[in-house]
Amino acid sequence: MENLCSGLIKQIQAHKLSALSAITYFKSEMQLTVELLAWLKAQEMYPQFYLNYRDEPITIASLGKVRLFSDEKMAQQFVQQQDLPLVGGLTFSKQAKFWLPRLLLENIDNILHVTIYFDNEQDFVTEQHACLQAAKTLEKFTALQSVKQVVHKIGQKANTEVWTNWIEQGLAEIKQGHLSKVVLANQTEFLSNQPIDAKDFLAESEQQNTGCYHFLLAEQAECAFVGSTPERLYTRQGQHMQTEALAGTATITDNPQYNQQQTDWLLNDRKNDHENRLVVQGICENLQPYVNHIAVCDVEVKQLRQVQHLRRCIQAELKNNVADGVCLQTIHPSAAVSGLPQQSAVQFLQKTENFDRSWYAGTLGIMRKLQAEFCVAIRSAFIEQQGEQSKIRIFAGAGIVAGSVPLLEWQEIERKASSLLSLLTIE
Ligand SMILES: C=C(O[C@@H]1C=C(C(=O)O)C=C[C@H]1O)C(=O)O
Ligand SMILES: [Mg+2]
Repeated sequence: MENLCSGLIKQIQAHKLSALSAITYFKSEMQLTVELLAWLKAQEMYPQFYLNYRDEPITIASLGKVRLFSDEKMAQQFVQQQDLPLVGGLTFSKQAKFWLPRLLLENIDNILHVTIYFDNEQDFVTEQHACLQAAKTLEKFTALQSVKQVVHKIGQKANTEVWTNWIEQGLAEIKQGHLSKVVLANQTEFLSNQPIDAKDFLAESEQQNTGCYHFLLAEQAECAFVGSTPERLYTRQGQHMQTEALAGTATITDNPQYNQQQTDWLLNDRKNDHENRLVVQGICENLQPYVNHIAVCDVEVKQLRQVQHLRRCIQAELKNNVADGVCLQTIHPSAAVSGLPQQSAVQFLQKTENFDRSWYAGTLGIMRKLQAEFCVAIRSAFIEQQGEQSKIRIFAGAGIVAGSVPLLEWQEIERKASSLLSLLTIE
């Protein structure tokens, strides 16, 4: 690590102002396994971003920002022109936030790649100082600790009565033919007796919630958005894109026999199949104008720690000029987290749910010229520091279709919330 750090410092010090490119970068790599969450835990530079991929041995973490984009089309243009990566995403309500980090760490197959970005269009001395500071962060790690904090519930946006009422309103819209699906969610708040470190919490979740993407976004010290999601928004390699419809839920317990019964039931249940097919339909319809070819794979079951889901993978060949700006706009928010038709579903949620989803059910990921990876930020929570305590707001939602039963949907969101909640002790 020391070599890596001093190597980067030498590169930064040798850098002369360049009029040739807007951004200069300094790169170094080493065969090394590092705990990126332990590194992030030691840092005071923001924003902080972290993504541990679901299907590949890739984890990325970043600190700071050099350039910021609040429009995904501008972000895409920058990525294509500069051939540089941007991290970030879109909130549920499609507010884009993408940035070129000051420092990007990528763990790919146990090789650590470090890149520091220098903005040639900013004050030279300030940039040089910021880059040197960034290099020095590689010297600092703080050991991760297990989360033992006790929490107690302080509130929820919907109790079972309110929830039932929301669902009945949704079912009425479905019956009248205004909607075919709407994904309602709840927010539950907890307070801890001692501060909970978001990185410790996410590290614990990585251990327990396998088969997921693990993400963290902290724009400042006091608040972090974290989660472990089973759902991919899409991945892109050049013009080849893979997305998926993940919807339809059954229970998982520690009884393998019962789990198998649930799997069999899930694969044959008409309501859950309908829930899933509506997501396929929404994604395919929206992508149609932008693809040369699109194919839907057979249904499969994705098993997690508390729940199992129906999944249909979707492969598409994007038209030549189509890139991430369009992909994000057309897929997000999919019918897995909003509903169908998309606009009416989102409007219904805005007037029904009594809270702001913010990053919950938004999308987070990384955009590059030839590659992109975005997850759907569900099974997520905000962790806010309030003196010696932490407030945790956990979100969970369920797709409502004809035939949905309010209390069963309630049990479904409780199970989904427990993927994060079970990491803590509830008093
Ligand atoms: C909305 C959430 O999950 C979504 C809803 C599902 C369902 O209703 O069956 C399944 C997976 C996700 O698409 C959530 O976890 O908050
Ligand atoms: Mg469901």
